[in-house]
Formats: sequence, structure tokens, C-alpha cells
Amino acid sequence: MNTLLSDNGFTNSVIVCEGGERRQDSVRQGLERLGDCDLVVVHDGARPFITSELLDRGISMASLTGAATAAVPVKDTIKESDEEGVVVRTIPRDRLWSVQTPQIFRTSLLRKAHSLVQDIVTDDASMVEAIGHPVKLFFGSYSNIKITTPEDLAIADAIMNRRANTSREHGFDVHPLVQGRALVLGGITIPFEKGLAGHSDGDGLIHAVIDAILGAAALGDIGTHFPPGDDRYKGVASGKLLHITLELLRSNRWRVTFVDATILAERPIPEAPHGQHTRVARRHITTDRRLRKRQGDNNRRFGIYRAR
Ligand SMILES: Nc1ccn([C@@H]2O[C@H](COP(=O)(O)O)[C@@H](O)[C@H]2O)c(=O)n1
Ligand SMILES: C[C@@]1(CO)OP(=O)(O)OP(=O)(O)OC[C@H]1O
Repeated sequence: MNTLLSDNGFTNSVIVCEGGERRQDSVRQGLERLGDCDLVVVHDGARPFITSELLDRGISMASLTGAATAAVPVKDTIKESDEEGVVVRTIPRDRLWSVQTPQIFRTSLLRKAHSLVQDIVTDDASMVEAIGHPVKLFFGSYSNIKITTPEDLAIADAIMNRRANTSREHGFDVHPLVQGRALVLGGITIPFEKGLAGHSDGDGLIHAVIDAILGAAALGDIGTHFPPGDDRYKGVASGKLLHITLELLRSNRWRVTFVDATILAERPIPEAPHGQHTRVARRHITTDRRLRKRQGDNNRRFGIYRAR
């Protein structure tokens, strides 16, 4: 758990503690480890679509009332049955709510509820209700689902896709072809009589990709991070710079899902050995949105190699 937090750039102090047998035991373990604070927010790890707006709404409400829980109006008709599955009654739904987390409480109130209530409950609000303190409902979100059964995963997928915060940027780079240098493009050495000039290995394809990535994440540009002329980057394999860039990206909680790169060459260049560019891309691009495309007419003056 600690590795997961640090890998994803969470630098706040997070105390990880073991859960208990029942949900309420897990919450109590957390409460025991918590220091002094006015309010405590209890949230199900199984509800990953909480938003800061939802949290703010709940905190404002609990600051006024001492206890508040997210909830959404029930959409289905709710019926109660007997043991044989026969309907006993239909409950009017105009006052029914489907209760979610976050649930927010004055810390002293929740501690008191946990020390007094021994019954098995399914949420913390029930404990606070049981000791006679009113719990105010605030509007949660129909997207704040609890992932419980396999079909919830498909719904979660759809919510995630709708929410994806994507950013795109272009990058480009120009290097002259000169004698006496290896031709490196996309981290692959291509047998050719000339190579690209540069302070680094001159891999303009990787430089353009780095620039696009940094630009999309608003993290500056290649020159800011790897200043031209700096001795550390003399002859450097640009793949190393890409690696550093991707680390920076990860620590800022971005990831690359799609890269489309085109090489325009002054004259046709030989194709990289079959499949190598695709393999390089596969190592760095984290979704299945990888396509392969090749375009070009080697009889013209410009050779174009396109790798996705
Ligand atoms: N021993 C347990 C059991 C459950 N939890 C967490 O509670 C959340 C939802 O539980 P439901 O009973 O409402 O499905 C979920 O995030 C579980 O991880 C727990 O912490 N300890
Ligand atoms: C990575 C760097 C480092 O000197 O590579 P160069 O080979 O100088 O290539 P260029 O694309 O002109 O500028 C990027 C530089 O920051």
C-alpha cells in the first residue's frame, strides 16, 4: 500500500493500518490511529469516484450539523418481502435515499458512537443515529458507485472514460543529417551512411515526443529539463531522457496513452528493422491504444515513416 501511494505521487502523510473483521472494526482501527482533528471523513475504498466537490459539500454540511452522509434518491421501487420472497409491502420511495460514503462526523461524536454501539451496522451514520444524534443527508452522486459485483467494473470503466482528463500537445524537432554520426531514431540505430547532428545522440523523434509529453502536462519543454550544451547530456542516448521524462510524468500523476509520430526526412531513409519502433512504443505507452501505420512513397524526395 505504501509503495502504491509513493508510486502515484502521494506525498501527504498517510497512515496505513490493518482492517478488522467487520467494516465497523476497520473504521475503529482507523479512528484509534487518528490524531486530534475536528472532523473525520469515512470513505469506502470501494467507491473510487469521489470528487473534491462532493467532499467539500459533505464537510460544509458536517461543520454545521456534526454528522452528514452522502446519499442519492432511490430510483427503483423498493419492496419488502417475507422469507418466501413474497411482497409484504411497497415502501413509498419519495423519502428513500440510497446512502453512500463519504460520511463526515465531528470526531468526538463518531468516537463516542463507536464506543457505545455494539450491534452490527453497515455504515457509521447508523451508529451515530443509534446514539440519538441526527445525521443530515447531502446530495452525493450517482457516479459515486461502490464496486461490489463484477458488473460494477463495466460501469466503473464507463465512468472512468467519461472523466478521463486528457491533454494533447504537438512536439517537433529538426536535426541535420551529417557524416560520421550514427543514425538513431526512436532509440533504434538504423544502418545508414549519415547520422543526425546534435549535442545528444540527435534522436529527433524522441526529442519531439519528449517535448509533446512535457507540453501536454504543462511541465516545461525539453530545453528546460535537459539544457543543450550541458555536459551531462553530451552524446546521451535520448531514450534515457525519455525515461526521466516519463518518471516526471508519473510523479505528476499523468500517463501517456497515445503517441503518433511522423518523421520527415530530407531523403528516404531505410526503415528500422521490422517491428522495432512498435516494440519501443509498447514499452512506454500504457494502454492498448497502440496502432501501427506506415505511409510513404520512397520515390519522392521526402521519405515519411510514421509510427504509432
Ligand atoms: N472488514 C471490512 C469490511 C469492509 N470494509 C470496507 O467497507 C467498504 C464497503 O463495505 P460494504 O459492507 O458496504 O460493502 C469497502 O470499502 C470495504 O473495503 C472494511 O474496511 N473492512
Ligand atoms: C536533448 C538535447 C540536449 O542537448 O539534445 P540535442 O542533441 O541538443 O537536440 P535538440 O533537439 O536540438 O535540443 C534538445 C536538447 O535539450
